[in-house]
Amino acid sequence: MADWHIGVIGGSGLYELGALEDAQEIDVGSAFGAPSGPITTGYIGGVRFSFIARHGAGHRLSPTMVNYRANVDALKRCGVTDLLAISAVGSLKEKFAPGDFVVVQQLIDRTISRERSFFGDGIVAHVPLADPVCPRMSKFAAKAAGKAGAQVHTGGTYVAIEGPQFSTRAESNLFREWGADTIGMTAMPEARLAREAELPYALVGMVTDYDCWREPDGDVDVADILRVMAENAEKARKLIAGFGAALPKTRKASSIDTVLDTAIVTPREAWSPELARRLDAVAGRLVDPLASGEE
Ligand SMILES: CSC[C@H]1O[C@H](OP(=O)(O)O)[C@H](O)[C@@H]1O
Ligand SMILES: Nc1ncnc2[nH]cnc12
Repeated sequence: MADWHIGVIGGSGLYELGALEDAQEIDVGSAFGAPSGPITTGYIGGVRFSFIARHGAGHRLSPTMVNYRANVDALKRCGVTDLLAISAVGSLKEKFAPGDFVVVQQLIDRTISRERSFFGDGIVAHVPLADPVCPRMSKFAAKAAGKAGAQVHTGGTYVAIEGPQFSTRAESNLFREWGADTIGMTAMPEARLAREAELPYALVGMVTDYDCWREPDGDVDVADILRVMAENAEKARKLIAGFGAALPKTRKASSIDTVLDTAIVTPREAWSPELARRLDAVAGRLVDPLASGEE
């Protein structure tokens, strides 16, 4: 049993948390390049939260340019135990209306141009990803979203596109045929990397638009998205504040906390020392003994 420390990744429209007690801006760096910006850490109702704005202050990084590895690595370096990601999403189903919140359950990855693993160059790992989000975190998120006054849908499949352009109508219809419910540009590879970093991950999608499949709505319009996001930002902050209150006092272990135990296929004696050093946070549980010479 341990204390919770919730890492929050804020998406479009959510560039700061506000309401953090003893807030401090920290720069912990990363072994995987530069994170999107500094991390703000502090407390809400006794629970520690650390926040990063996914696209950086002033929304300067496109979905392709976000260094997802550095963001997850930096949050892990801060000591977060779990991740709560907030994203603007387009809706692919009539029932998910702009303004609604969707606690995402499944992901389809259509991104093509992103670093998607911490491993690979001297240490190979294959983590399971059948269920990419943590059911426990998702349950708390759904509860907190409801308390924040949002219309909440639990479950739903998010298709991650590379962007930065929105989809063509043919793509939008194809994703609907696949059974996808929401569309965005950032949850992958974020969820993959969270799993590799042994961080249970939940994703709350804030529906901003109906993408382009719905007649006679026409094209997606960023101005509309930003307007809905602005309307929803306060609810998102309430959700996060309420999230701490929804947590049980102590944190029971999750199977995701130790997922690397059975995922690394490279025998320890063959590990690249250089990559092992870079994994000091992501796989700190496993590489620390290596660094100190204990075995
Ligand atoms: C500004 S609309 C498109 C933008 O919003 C979403 O970002 P995030 O998931 O960080 O909220 C979407 O994925 C695009 O990056
Ligand atoms: N329709 C959409 N497509 C991709 N990403 C989005 N983010 C918000 N709305 C979106």
